[in-house]
Amino acid sequence: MNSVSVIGCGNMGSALIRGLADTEYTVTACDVDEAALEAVAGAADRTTADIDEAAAAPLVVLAVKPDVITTVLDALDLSADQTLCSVAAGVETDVLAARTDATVCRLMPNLAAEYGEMAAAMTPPGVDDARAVFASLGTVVELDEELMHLATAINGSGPAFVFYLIDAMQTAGVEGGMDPDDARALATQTFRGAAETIQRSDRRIEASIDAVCSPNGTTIEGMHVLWDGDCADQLQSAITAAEHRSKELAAEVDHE
Ligand SMILES: NC(=O)C1=CN([C@@H]2O[C@H](COP(=O)(O)OP(=O)(O)OC[C@H]3O[C@@H](n4cnc5c(N)ncnc54)[C@H](OP(=O)(O)O)[C@@H]3O)[C@@H](O)[C@H]2O)C=CC1
Ligand SMILES: O=C(O)[C@@H]1CCC=N1
Repeated sequence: MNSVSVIGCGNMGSALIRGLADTEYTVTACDVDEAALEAVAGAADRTTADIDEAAAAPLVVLAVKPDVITTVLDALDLSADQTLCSVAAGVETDVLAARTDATVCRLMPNLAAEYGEMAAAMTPPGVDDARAVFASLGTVVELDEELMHLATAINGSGPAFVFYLIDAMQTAGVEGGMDPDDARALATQTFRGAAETIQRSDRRIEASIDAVCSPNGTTIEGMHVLWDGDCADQLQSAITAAEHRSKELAAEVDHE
């Protein structure tokens, strides 16, 4: 599987295309919007508005909105030796499988695919050729399909939640008198470094928090505010709301 088509070159499709540009895979970008195609022309090997051209690749990725996915699928003529992968929130594999002869799978990626730092969930487990392609863009975790709504919230929507937290930390710096660029650099690198620290460590996260909290120091004062407040509850509520919306989207898609 050395060639991939991406149908839909908006926010998510273009991130996948730009990420794949740094890999060994040949990429065809397909969209109905000329401007979207122009925006990815430098990253894709080929751009086209013709869905039949996009249908020629062994792996066809559908990165259109959930409400048009069945229309696009009905226009796609794929064979049993091809793989179709949808990244659409809430669109279940039975909807895909009912409309194509190809092997079907779902990926819930995120925008960091553009930089090879994607966190993605994939279902069903075992679609190894497609998984190998996506693994070139970051971390891929295989899940049972019922967990894809939750993954959509955690790693699909998650970047927006993290951007919000970074903004809050940056704003604290600016309001305290820092230059905005300095505050942005400190806040963003702190998130990046904290994530790297947890990824490289096998100790519990509580132990990592303890390691920052010097006795009688500064961090413990801030941690008391977080532990006494509802920050974690709010984040969990945001995840639950996004997960709920994914389930609603699933119910809205035509299962016929
Ligand atoms: N944005 C994100 O961070 C993530 C998105 N997703 C999923 O990715 C999918 C796309 O989302 P997103 O990129 O944000 O949406 P966008 O609206 O940014 O991109 C969708 C693109 O598909 C194009 N399109 C519409 N109809 C067709 C068609 N028939 N053939 C080819 N292209 C078509 C649209 O053109 P036009 O604008 O002219 O309609 C647009 O350029 C969604 O299903 C979403 O659930 C998954 C994970 C993360
Ligand atoms: O907001 C959305 O519906 C899409 C799916 C996950 C991230 N963006």
